[in-house]
Amino acid sequence: QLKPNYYANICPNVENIVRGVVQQKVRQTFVTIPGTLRLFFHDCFVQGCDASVIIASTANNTAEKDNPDNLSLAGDGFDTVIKAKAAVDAVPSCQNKVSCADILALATRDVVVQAGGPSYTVELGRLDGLSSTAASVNGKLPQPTFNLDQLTSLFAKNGLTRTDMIALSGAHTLGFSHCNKFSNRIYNFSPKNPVDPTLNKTYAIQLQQMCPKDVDPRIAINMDPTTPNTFDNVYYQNLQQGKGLFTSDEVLFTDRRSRPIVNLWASNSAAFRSAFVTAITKLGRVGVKTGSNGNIRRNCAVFN
Ligand code: HEM
Ligand SMILES: [Ca+2]
Ligand SMILES: [Ca+2]
Repeated sequence: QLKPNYYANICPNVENIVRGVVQQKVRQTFVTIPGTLRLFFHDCFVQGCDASVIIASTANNTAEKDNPDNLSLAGDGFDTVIKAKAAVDAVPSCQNKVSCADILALATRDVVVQAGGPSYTVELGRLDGLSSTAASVNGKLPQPTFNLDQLTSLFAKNGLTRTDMIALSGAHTLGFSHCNKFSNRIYNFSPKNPVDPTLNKTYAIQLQQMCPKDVDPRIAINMDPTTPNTFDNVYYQNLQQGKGLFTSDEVLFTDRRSRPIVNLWASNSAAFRSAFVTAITKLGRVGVKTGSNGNIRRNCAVFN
């Protein structure tokens, strides 16, 4: 059972320590923000929110982070957790008392706030997981080609509603994507339509210019073409204009079942922020480990 004041007697300053590290890292590199937010999502959807995604591969084990779906996770997300853990462990009373999973949950809240998003209370008390394999990731993460039913059913497996899914997709108001993740929409989309007809025509041409057919695979572009560095509801306004980058983004507007919520949040920022807080709090409860199912890792990247 998670609770907000879990560390009140053990490490009362943990929230300030994590926030300080996050703020310093964000000053060094902006990617800290989207990198950490996405890392939390990819952690929670595979074996629950247990920092399993942070484990490094060894000679005997290929870990989650080396599954193809995780190879594009930005290194700065991992680095944020490692640095915050070091700062927490530098305080004697806190040493080896705070889980990497909780540090990631706190850092995620802090990066959302740093980008101008809503603040919220983080529930704490997760333990770190005892396994991490690349194979366990298969089928657990959504693909950018997913339709509404595929998205809804994958989120439902994690106890999240369609509304939660639409709210969490709003995380694509920040951050970057590599060209190969959406190239199917701008080149040879279908025999009838070389370009995905749900894509805004001007935006499609811009995407083709930023991502030519022979583009360097390391090139990444902003997912929110309007306010790429701000956590806001412009993501939903983009969808209304055909500027959702992935099929899984644009479908939230093209499918009549989810469109009313997109329209509501496009015009009502407070309603989106409140739905996002509800949804990310529920995300943080997915598959939480307690008792002998977990422990507190000394090094977030290595099992004890
Ligand atoms: C709804 C289904 C989702 C799909 C299909 C999806 C897919 C993707 C893909 C393909 C990328 C680009 C990765 C790259 O090329 O580097 C991406 C980036 C990102 N996603 Fe998602 N995602 C989904 C939901 C979420 C959720 C729920 C969150 C967090 C709450 C999230 C947060 C992010 C962030 C912040 C980035 C930018 C990462 C960076 O700049 O380093 N996504 N997502
Ligand atoms: Ca996990
Ligand atoms: Ca934005």
